[in-house]
Amino acid sequence: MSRIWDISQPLHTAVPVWPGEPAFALHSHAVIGDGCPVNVGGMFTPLHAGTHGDAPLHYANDGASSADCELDAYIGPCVLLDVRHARGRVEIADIDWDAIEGSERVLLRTYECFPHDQWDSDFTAIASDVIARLGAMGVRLIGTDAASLDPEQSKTLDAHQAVKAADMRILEGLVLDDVPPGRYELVALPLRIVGADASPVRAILREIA
Ligand SMILES: Nc1ccccc1C(=O)C[C@H](N)C(=O)O
Ligand SMILES: [Zn+2]
Ligand SMILES: [Zn+2]
Repeated sequence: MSRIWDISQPLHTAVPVWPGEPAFALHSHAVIGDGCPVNVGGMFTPLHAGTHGDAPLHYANDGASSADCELDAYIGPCVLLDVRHARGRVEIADIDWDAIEGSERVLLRTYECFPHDQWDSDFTAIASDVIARLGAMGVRLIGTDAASLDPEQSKTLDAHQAVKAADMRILEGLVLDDVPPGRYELVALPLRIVGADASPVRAILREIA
């Protein structure tokens, strides 16, 4: 059996969310007891909390929603790169371009230690020319352990726009602390939520035999 790394954040009430967004919540609608044979819960989640995939609808009004996204970008071979040396933003010079050659999915590790307990406003963004170059190389999915490809305060979302131009897909909020850089099989499927601009994913990396 090949090893599986779970690279998803646990979803719970304290999962960090974008400033101003409501907290994730799990509700209990029924509990096992007299006359009730089951526990039944429900949940609320901001769509960009935790480990999630942005749908094209997030950055374009005519973009596909999570229900309409084709799934092939979210499953298949990928390469994980360590870019912890990047400062502020991942730039062209921070990337080992030879390591990416031929890979359709690229995940970038920016954190020394993923901030599970508080929102980090100073996460490491990705320069839009990095996205454009990945797109030109045939990369179809970019993933990061940061909360977003663009800086928290960005109003232009340049990296998201470069993703749109190259018709790539995005994973954000991955937990990559325990995974050595290298090549893996990625599985991270968005839920089929009609009209959603993003969706939680259960993201895993599988060791390639
Ligand atoms: N400004 C926000 C306010 C609330 C919720 C999300 C955002 C985002 O910007 C999301 C980010 N672009 C993302 O793709 O994760
Ligand atoms: Zn997002
Ligand atoms: Zn995003």
